[in-house]
Amino acid sequence: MKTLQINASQGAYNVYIGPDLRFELSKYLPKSYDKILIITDSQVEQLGYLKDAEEALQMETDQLYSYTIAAGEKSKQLNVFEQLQTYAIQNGLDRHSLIVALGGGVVGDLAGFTAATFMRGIDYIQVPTTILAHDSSVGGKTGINHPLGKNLIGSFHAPKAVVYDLSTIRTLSAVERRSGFAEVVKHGLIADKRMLNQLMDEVQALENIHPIVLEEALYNGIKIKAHIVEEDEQEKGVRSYLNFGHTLGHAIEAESGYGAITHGEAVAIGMLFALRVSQSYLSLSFSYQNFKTWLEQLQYPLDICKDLQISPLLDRMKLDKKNQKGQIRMVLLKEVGKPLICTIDEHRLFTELTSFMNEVME
Ligand SMILES: NC(=O)c1ccc[n+]([C@@H]2O[C@H](COP(=O)([O-])OP(=O)(O)OC[C@H]3O[C@@H](n4cnc5c(N)ncnc54)[C@H](O)[C@@H]3O)[C@@H](O)[C@H]2O)c1
Ligand SMILES: O=C(O)C(=O)C[C@@H](O)[C@H](O)[C@H](O)COP(=O)(O)O
Ligand SMILES: [Zn+2]
Repeated sequence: MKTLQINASQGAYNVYIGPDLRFELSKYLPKSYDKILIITDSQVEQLGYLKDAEEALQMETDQLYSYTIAAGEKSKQLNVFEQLQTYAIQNGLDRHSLIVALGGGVVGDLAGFTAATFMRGIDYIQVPTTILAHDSSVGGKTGINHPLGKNLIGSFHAPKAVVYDLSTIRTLSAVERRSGFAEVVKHGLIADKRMLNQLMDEVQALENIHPIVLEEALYNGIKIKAHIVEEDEQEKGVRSYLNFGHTLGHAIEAESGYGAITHGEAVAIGMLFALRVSQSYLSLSFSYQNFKTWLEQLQYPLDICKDLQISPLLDRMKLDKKNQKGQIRMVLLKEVGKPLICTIDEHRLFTELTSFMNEVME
């Protein structure tokens, strides 16, 4: 097992990474709790991970509760958030209770936001079960979607621990492996050229990616994220680099209807677009074409672009949280590993997006 410590303003917490950690969850709690609420989703429950977590936590408390939301992005919304608050109130959770977020990024963001707001904030731990959640479980961004835009309601609330059981990712579907892998690639693009090159050389199909290559990439990705969020917890500066590919990615997710395309797949398209804009704004020399060919080989659904209109996408991009004074700001790359945040003129963005969409559909 590997352990990383992350310094956050609400206190340092550990990220534990290794096989079968869900069976010994109680070992990783920072202290004891009278009441524990596990929040998970229907798919994770069906796979037996909820039962495993319950068995592991039973010795901690005789007041162990669980709540299962419907699997998928659509659950990351206000009325499910309200149901969770109601369940917590009805079962007498208090400021000394713990919430356990058992699942992918949807459960992590929603359960984290429930913990952040219940009685103005209680403890929670992240128990990620997807590749994507190597990203979402770290750094304390919690929240839910609004019909008008992704994650527009939320808060920063650091977990008390992250317990990443790598054995759980073996049951992920191909589409979810692809989604999560996009955030791994993002970490390489923004911070580690060697990691990116290694992934582009060694990963030709996501079904048979070598477990050692994947686990090393997940560990590196978490280290990159940890380093950035320690420096800038509340996204006043460098944390926005973690948003590479998300300006268009989030617009695609909202515009196509939450859940129609996975977060990571939308981010992959967003990263491709950001690379293209980086070429024209910052003369990035990294090959857009090689990256596009690689994404196609890994079966990222670039063709979803044919169902989307430019103007509504641009309107969504205008609601991005990175924007300032009504101007769209995107994370671009000067080189691989050298991101910057740039204000992009709206008319030029329209032109770039139009030619990108046309070219991607060819
Ligand atoms: N807070 C952050 O910093 C941050 C970072 C990145 C992404 N996110 C958010 O994370 C969400 C995406 O996360 P996600 O991709 O994990 O989605 P998800 O939580 O919806 O999980 C994807 C699917 O995989 C299933 N699943 C979970 N674990 C499984 C397992 N071990 N085996 C088989 N199936 C499993 C789930 O039931 C779901 O159907 C988005 O809402 C995104 O905005 C947040
Ligand atoms: O942790 C961050 O900061 C990120 O930007 C990581 C992203 O991968 C993640 O999707 C995050 O939820 C996006 O945040 P948002 O503030 O753009 O909603
Ligand atoms: Zn993301």
